[in-house]
Amino acid sequence: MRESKDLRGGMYATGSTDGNPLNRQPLVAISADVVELYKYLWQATPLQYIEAAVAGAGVFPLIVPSVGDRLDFDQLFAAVDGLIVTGSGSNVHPSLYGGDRSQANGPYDPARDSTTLPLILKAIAEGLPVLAICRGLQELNVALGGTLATEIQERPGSLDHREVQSDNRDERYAIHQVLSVTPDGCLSSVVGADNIIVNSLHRQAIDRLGEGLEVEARAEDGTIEAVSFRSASAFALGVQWHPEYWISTDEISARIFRAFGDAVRARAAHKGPVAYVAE
Ligand SMILES: N[C@@H](CCC(=O)NCCCC(=O)O)C(=O)O
Repeated sequence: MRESKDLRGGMYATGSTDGNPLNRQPLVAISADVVELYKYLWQATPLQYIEAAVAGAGVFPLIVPSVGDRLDFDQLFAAVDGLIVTGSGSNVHPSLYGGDRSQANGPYDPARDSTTLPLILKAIAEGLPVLAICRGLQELNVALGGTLATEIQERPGSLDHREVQSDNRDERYAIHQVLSVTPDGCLSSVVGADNIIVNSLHRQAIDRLGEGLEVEARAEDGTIEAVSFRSASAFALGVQWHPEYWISTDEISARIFRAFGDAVRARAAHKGPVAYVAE
């Protein structure tokens, strides 16, 4: 394992190659948002997910632009061995699950929805390891026919799952929420604990569970905080919190990304060695 320094200053033991060309960092597709920066639109993925993929999972993230069915997904899936669907400040469009389309439930990113939902379904169908985070878990659920509840903090008896209002990102991503982990499930086998403590930055959550999904963790108010597609032929885990943020200091976060990376490497190895052309 090589030591490497990320762009945020953390030191990591990378899961990357041992120099053997047949053990290169497997390629993993990662979602992108359409966002405005410097007064024009970008396809962008937050740095924290890229860093966690490289240093925590030991994979090579390839940002997939949110351009919907103009992408040849077969071409992509011939090249990658996993999929990461990231969090985002935008919400899945309610029209995709029969929800309230008001602007109050925004902001929206329809270009991302039109890309991630088919991408998730194809990844599961093809047995690609999937790690879906926050909005990604919500997209996983909607892609499988589930629904979302909005402004969950307003529900009677609900905790407030939103982040604290602060300019300090470490404070926004503070680890404080206790979850109970479903015994003998995918998450339980990864984290090796009945209870975990995580961060929380969301105002929506799973309402009706999508087809084939199983609950892997719940918050103290019953909110679904993790799901898996257990019949998937590979690792297919969605988490409502953000393990990518504290990957260099939080063991639970590190275990999730390491398990995902191991599943990706297992698929890559099963596909056979990468064609290596000597210089
Ligand atoms: N918008 C959805 C999903 C929440 C989510 O992915 N949050 C990421 C926040 C990123 C940041 O602000 O740093 C919801 O609110 O449920």
